[in-house]
Amino acid sequence: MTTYDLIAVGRACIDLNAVEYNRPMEETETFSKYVGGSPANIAIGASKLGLSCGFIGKIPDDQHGRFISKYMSEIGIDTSQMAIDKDGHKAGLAFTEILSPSECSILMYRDDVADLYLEPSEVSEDYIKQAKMLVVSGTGLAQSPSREAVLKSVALARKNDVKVVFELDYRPYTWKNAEEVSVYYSIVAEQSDVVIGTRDEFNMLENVTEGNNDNTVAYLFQHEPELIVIKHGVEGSYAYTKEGETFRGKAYKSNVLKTFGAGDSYAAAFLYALSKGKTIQEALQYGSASAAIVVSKHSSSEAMPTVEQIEELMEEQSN
Ligand SMILES: Nc1ncnc2c1ncn2[C@@H]1O[C@H](COP(=O)(O)OP(=O)(O)O)[C@@H](O)[C@H]1O
Ligand SMILES: O=C(O)C[C@@H](O)[C@H](O)C(=O)COP(=O)(O)O
Repeated sequence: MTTYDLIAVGRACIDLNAVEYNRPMEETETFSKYVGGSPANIAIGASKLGLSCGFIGKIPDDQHGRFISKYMSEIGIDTSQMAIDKDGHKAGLAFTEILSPSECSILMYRDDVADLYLEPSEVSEDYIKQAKMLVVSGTGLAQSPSREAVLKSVALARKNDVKVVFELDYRPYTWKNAEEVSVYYSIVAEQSDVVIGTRDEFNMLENVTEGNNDNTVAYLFQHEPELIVIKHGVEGSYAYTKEGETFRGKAYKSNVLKTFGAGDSYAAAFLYALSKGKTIQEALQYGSASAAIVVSKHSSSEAMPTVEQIEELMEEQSN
């Protein structure tokens, strides 16, 4: 029996977004707090679109942990499998700097963060088998024991016919070196049904400096993946199927405030559209429209749009 359209595994953290725009972080005095972390953002986005979502992760036993858990459960996400860290590990923090609409950066505090202490024993087969799809974020592979917990969740999903979606979500902060990224990314990508990432993230997966989409899909289609999505920022995105089809998703025009949040909102709406039986072309449009909305707003999680907002934008810019 499936209870969840989507279960995400990985980090649920805190974003502290600069309230003062167009200013370097050195001079920023005020930050707004939101729930963050790519897989949490994806679950929040998908839940706002009406999918039933669960989350597997680990949060601290403190004010930040309780804020994350309360926010996610109020959005409608099942948080029963978010383990509470009992060893004093803290929430990951991401401070953002909005220098201009196209020049944004993120300063991450990720030493000894609770999410990377998720244990394999905290991943339940009974829970995973209730999902239609498991969304795995690459950052969860950066360190043990989270690495083994993620590998276990992928194995359990495959055993129980749950589709595995791998969001590459590469963040340099907690990785030792590029070789290690490529080793673990390849293991999971080769076993996933759907792989989503930016061109740069696929370069990390393949351990190349300048890869190209043809080589990427030729490699991954030798393995499990049926669908590969490669994002190229404002230039749009491509989806490739194992049957040899290629689809292009154009970015929508947006009154851009900041660049971050695009990838997570894109993934949430793309997966929503696929799970509602829309075509791959439509799913690309849902993802792109959702991202165009989020880049025009201040946060990544709180700004996730509704289906109506996405469809309204698609309609407005249909020509
Ligand atoms: N400035 C922008 N304006 C409108 N849409 C954007 C913009 N930047 C990104 N997007 C949309 O978000 C998608 C994902 O963005 P991208 O930057 O490739 O991913 P990530 O945020 O993961 O680095 C793009 O394919 C595009 O549709
Ligand atoms: O993923 C994180 O830990 C930080 C995010 O919460 C932050 O909002 C962000 O960087 C989202 O960016 P995206 O990957 O472009 O969606």
